[in-house]
Amino acid sequence: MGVLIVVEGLDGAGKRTLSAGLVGSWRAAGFRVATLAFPRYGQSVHADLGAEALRGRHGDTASSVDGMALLWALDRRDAADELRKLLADNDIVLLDRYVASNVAYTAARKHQGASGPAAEWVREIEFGRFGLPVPDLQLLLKVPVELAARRARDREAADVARDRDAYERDGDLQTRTGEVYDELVQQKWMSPWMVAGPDTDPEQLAAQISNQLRHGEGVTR
Ligand SMILES: Nc1ncnc2c1ncn2[C@@H]1O[C@H](COP(=O)(O)OP(=O)(O)O)[C@@H](O)[C@H]1O
Ligand SMILES: Cc1cn([C@H]2C[C@H](O)[C@@H](COP(=O)(O)OP(=O)(O)O)O2)c(=O)[nH]c1=O
Repeated sequence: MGVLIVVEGLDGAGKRTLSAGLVGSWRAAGFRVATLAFPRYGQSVHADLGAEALRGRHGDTASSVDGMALLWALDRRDAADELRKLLADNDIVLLDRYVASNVAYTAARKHQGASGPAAEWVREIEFGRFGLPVPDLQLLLKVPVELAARRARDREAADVARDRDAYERDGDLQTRTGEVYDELVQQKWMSPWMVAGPDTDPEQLAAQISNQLRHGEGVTR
């Protein structure tokens, strides 16, 4: 049974870049690694509807905080069997965003914290009702909001497929989302957490995590 590791953070933090670095380092070290990124655009109708809503389509869908959270949650529900199979067949399964993203953005949109009713609702729907696997380790890629926003803007300029959506254009939402993430780390929400900074070397971090896993630290299962 593999370990489930999640990379979390603001839009533009560098999650995709760091995830690719971690996966490359672990594979070079001989681990069997699988990876998934949520939302699963192009594979999940729920994810695609959510992305389209954040770009002004589907009426007032985007204005419903809970409706949006359900779309992202349903994407993960549909991926649950695949996720369990990946865990059975690999040493490490790395996820770029997972349930904590839904907690952080949903609570932040409602001006609540990580212990508020929205956070509890997302936890109950996704881990309780949908039975999604619980992460063994969550990694917060913590970068200043201004740097994440600059990276998201630069990426938009370089890659037409990654234009900024309504959440990414809302700086106050990103600030509040970062605050909820900090609370999730403090609470050790659902698993142990690690915090990585903007200049993290993926190779060093990969070695640190695999050493910890080898020694049974940071693993709840
Ligand atoms: N450590 C880094 N140093 C400099 N630029 C980075 C770094 N990590 C990511 N970037 C750049 O920042 C932008 C956003 O990174 P990305 O990995 O797509 O973020 P996310 O997946 O968190 O939204 C991309 O253009 C990427 O090339
Ligand atoms: C996965 C997920 C993302 N989100 C938010 C984070 C982002 O602002 C937005 C879209 O996800 P994101 O990872 O930013 O996709 P993109 O590749 O388009 O940058 O949805 C949630 O609110 N809940 C979730 O469960």
